Amino acid sequence: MTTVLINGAWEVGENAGLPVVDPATEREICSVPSASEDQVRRAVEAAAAAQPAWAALEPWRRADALRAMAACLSQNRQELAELISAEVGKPLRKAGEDVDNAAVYLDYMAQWDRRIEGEIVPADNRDETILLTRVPVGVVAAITAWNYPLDLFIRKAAPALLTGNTMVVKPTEVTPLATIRAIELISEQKCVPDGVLNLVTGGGAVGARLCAHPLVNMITMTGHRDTGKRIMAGAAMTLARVSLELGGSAPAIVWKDADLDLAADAIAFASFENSGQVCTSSERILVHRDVHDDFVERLVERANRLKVGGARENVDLGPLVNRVQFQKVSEAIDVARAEGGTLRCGGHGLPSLPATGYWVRPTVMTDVTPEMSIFKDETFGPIAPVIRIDSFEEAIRLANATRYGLSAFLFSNDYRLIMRAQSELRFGEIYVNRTMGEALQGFHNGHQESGIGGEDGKHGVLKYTQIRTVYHRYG
Ligand SMILES: NC(=O)c1ccc[n+]([C@@H]2O[C@H](COP(=O)([O-])OP(=O)(O)OC[C@H]3O[C@@H](n4cnc5c(N)ncnc54)[C@H](O)[C@@H]3O)[C@@H](O)[C@H]2O)c1
Repeated sequence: MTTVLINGAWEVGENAGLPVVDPATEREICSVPSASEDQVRRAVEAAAAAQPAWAALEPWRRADALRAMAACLSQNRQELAELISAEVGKPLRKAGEDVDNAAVYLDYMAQWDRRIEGEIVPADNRDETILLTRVPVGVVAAITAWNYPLDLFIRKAAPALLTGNTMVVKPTEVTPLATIRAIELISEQKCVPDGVLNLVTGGGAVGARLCAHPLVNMITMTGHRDTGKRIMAGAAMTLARVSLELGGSAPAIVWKDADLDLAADAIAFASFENSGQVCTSSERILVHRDVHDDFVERLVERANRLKVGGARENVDLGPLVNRVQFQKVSEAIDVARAEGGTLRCGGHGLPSLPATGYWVRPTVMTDVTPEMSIFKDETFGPIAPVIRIDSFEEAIRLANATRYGLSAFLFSNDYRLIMRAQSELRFGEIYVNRTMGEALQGFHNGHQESGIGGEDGKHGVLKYTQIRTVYHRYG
């Protein structure tokens, strides 16, 4: 199996393979060989060699390359969706949406070709202009997580390539197949010149080797907070810039005047979609005492309505991605119950769930307190822990009682409280009276320990550029 792409040529990874497992059946789909140290080195060198010519192309030509990549994904939608569905365990319908989103993302980023602007600033000397222009960063290492594998790869590749950078991608070892196949299709169709987009496969050790290469100018990574910290510590040695999209533990405040049906719909989606394996998932539901019981009833009703099952069935949710994740989420539920939480619906190991596979039903837990582990840690599973609150001050205080800072939700119609929350919640993304889901033109960025940098929109493009100042004396 060739899974390493260096300068347009496919190679077999020289090190031992890592298994990719179907989480619905626990069966191994295949084993993906890891790139050796030498292969990682050559991939970075290929990206560095290809970068000047790629950057010298007119921006509209690079935009055309992105559009060709989009077409490539769309034309192979079914095949890519099946791979995503098999490796992540998500329903085929949703995996198809992931492919569509990736293609739309490429099209959106292609539109930035004529929009990246420089500046002219007044000079101190006569007959001189000062130009601030934007140039590429150089070689970008892209490291992805497993929950939306294709989208996370494209979210990095589209703006990086558009702005004249070249790239070495190291997809997650848990769900690498759709990314490998997408890059294979892109290279077969010659969407970009050789060396512009390179691929190395493997686990964290391969990622670490890639990040440490001195020719890597920027590392863009999506993953766990602890991995982000390790990458950042390593980057101190090469001074590569970093963009880290890390975890979250989003609070969702349901105030007493909220539209409870709207809040229950929104939170059911934000807590359970992709089996809770979304960085913006609502993981701490802070509900005003007056509406607590009413809200919980509505949330439980929605949780019970969700169908869990295999990719080809007409279901809403699949299994969790792997055994590690399954054990972590199952333990979070068990510990929360032992600490005094009340299981209102869902759970793991239920008779209604298949005996093999990593199944957890959408779970609502009440009587949760800020002292419990489920309040403190990112669970990344289909669990909605509900905490009773008495005042808006308490809601804000508990919402902010985390080192994460990715997303937060508020359900209320009180204008003053909404404005207060917008200024007092310490998160990069705040959803008011709606569920999660970012716009292409927004900026998905984690505050505090949820990351550095961010993706999408103008700011997500510009981070792949650096400013060059030209003092031009013409007198
Ligand atoms: N903020 C976001 O946009 C966003 C989106 C999706 C997922 N996430 C977060 O990702 C996490 C789940 O993903 P995961 O389990 O794949 O994360 P992870 O940190 O375990 O792995 C992410 C990637 O980092 C690589 N890696 C591991 N150690 C490395 C090292 N020392 N150097 C370089 N690379 C290394 C892995 O091989 C993988 O490709 C959750 O915390 C989730 O919240 C964040």
